[in-house]
Amino acid sequence: MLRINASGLRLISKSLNVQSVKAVKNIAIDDKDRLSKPRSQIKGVELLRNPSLYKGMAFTVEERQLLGIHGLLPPAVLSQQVQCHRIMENFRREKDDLSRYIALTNLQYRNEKLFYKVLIDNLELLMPIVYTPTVGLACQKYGIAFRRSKGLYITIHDKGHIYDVLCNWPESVVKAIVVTDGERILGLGDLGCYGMGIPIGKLSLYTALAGIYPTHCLPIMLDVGTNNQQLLDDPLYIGLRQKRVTGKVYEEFMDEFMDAVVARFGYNCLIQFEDFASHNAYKFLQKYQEKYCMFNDDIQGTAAVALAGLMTSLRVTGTPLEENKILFVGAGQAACGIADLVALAISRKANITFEQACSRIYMFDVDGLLVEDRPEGQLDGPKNKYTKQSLRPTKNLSDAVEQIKPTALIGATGVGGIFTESVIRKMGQLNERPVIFALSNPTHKAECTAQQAYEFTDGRCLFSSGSPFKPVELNGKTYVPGQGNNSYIFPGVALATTVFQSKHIDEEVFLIAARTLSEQVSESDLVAGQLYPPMKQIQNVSVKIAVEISKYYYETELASLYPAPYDLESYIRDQLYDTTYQSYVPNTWTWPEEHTKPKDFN
Ligand SMILES: NC(=O)C1=CN([C@@H]2O[C@H](COP(=O)(O)OP(=O)(O)OC[C@H]3O[C@@H](n4cnc5c(N)ncnc54)[C@H](OP(=O)(O)O)[C@@H]3O)[C@@H](O)[C@H]2O)C=CC1
Ligand SMILES: CC(=O)C(=O)O
Ligand SMILES: [Mg+2]
Repeated sequence: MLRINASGLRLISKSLNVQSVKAVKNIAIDDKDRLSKPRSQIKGVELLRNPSLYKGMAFTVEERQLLGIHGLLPPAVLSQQVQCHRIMENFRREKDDLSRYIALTNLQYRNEKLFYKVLIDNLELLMPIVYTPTVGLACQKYGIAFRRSKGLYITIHDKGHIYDVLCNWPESVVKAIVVTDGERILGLGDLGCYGMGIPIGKLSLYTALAGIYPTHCLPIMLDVGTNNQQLLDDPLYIGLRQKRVTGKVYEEFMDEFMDAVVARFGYNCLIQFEDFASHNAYKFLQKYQEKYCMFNDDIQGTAAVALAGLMTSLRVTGTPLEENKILFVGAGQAACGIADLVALAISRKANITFEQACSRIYMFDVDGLLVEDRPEGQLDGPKNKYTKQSLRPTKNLSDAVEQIKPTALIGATGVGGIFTESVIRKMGQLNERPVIFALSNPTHKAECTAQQAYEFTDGRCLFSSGSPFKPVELNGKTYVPGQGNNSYIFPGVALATTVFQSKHIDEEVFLIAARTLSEQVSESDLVAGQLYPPMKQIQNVSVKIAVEISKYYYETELASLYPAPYDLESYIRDQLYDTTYQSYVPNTWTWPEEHTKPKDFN
């Protein structure tokens, strides 16, 4: 018998122009039909199709017998190590990064433990594929890259039935969601439903960088349409073929989504907002921050990683934070998020008001320097507080640098190459050790390359970028650029929040994360010019960040896990996902006498 759930029927009704929602409810499937089987009961070919249980040729002979998969795999039994070797051999044979992304995604959908083992063991090589920059390319080409659905797609037509759609997700324990509506994917603009690559990529890092179980993570695309005409005309487009729904209907949809998550997964299910357009990002953060367990990664995660980079750079420049002059290029969610956290840090450190701290921060947007006599409407929103009276208006960045004489230049524009040679050279003339961050993603949107930053400052700048750049050789010296990306922050924040079940995530959490991250940079990292710990230490860094945040959660009674563990760090470490395969053979199991174990098999 054909069975359709409520949201499915509503969608069909919509497309047929039938508005019979009453009928929809009558044939909605029972809740019990939606529940997935306990993992221990999954056997046979179903097991081979379950990525969180699948081990490929690493299933032992005993397991193959017990689980009813004997004969469904080639006879050899391979170790996970050999499997990793095969994956990497194949990876190296792929002809371009998009093919590498597709190969890794296929592995993730097939064998989750192997995917994470390979990713963690080869982080420096593979992170640029599953994350920025390649994930950006994959989102642009998602119609081609798409292989199999992962996560949930909730559309504006599901309004009124979002809880039902969430109930279709087979895992009942979901601790973290990354959600986007695809309107501002990296610096690539509105990619609509193709933006699903971002929540999937971010959650892959939850597991790889912070050991959060993949089964506890849920990527969600909220498809309210797209205003990207190229996508609407793309025959491979996977989303709703309509313009974005905005205004009251969109906001009601978002409110319903937040409540439905709480109803389905509990009030401390973490919801990470990702790559919403600036106006919505701020609006939802203000509206939901105190009501739900949520944060906005582009505003708050980015703020913490950039503040950490600044704090680290001060160890080289010797200038106290409050004595720096910081010029932001771009005045959107990333820039304002950073500026607000930096101002908070300055006000705390120098014991001055937040407003006084804002006077050290300058902004330059698409219409030039933020000065008071700009036309009405150009200074609205969170950037408004960084407007200055005493400066001359200019649309020329070099001129702005000349006027302000900043010690630090931070780009978050999504405009590749906006830090021209003359801008960078000027920073080098004004400062012995200029701080230059080109935070925009993916790589071709970076405000300058690492090579340009080091070359035009004779190797003196303290540089970091949102997407990775290779080390730069200059006059016999090697400079290792840091990756100023929120991926240093959100995994640790999510780890503390999910393990200790925090009710909310406030600004203090991001100050703690920034300080802890900066403290993880060793003197030898600094000598090489690195403002962040090396990528290979990142799991450890996430745990350290989580420990410090969890102390705060207990001090402020935000944690819900009581009694508090005596040793927070070892408690966290005990919760981490392990990529080694588990045995499916019960300890008590022995080969039946009539089927003694074949001698040739281990
Ligand atoms: N490294 C990291 O961890 C992160 C990096 N980012 C990156 O930051 C970039 C910006 O993201 P986000 O803040 O969300 O985007 P927004 O759209 O919110 O902000 C972009 C800002 O850049 C300004 N801008 C656009 N063109 C120019 C120009 N030619 N000159 C000066 N300013 C300009 C815009 O001006 P106006 O306001 O006038 O339109 C706006 O203020 C993206 O590339 C994103 O990938 C984002 C989050 C994290
Ligand atoms: C890194 C990130 O979150 C962004 O570029 O949007
Ligand atoms: Mg983002």
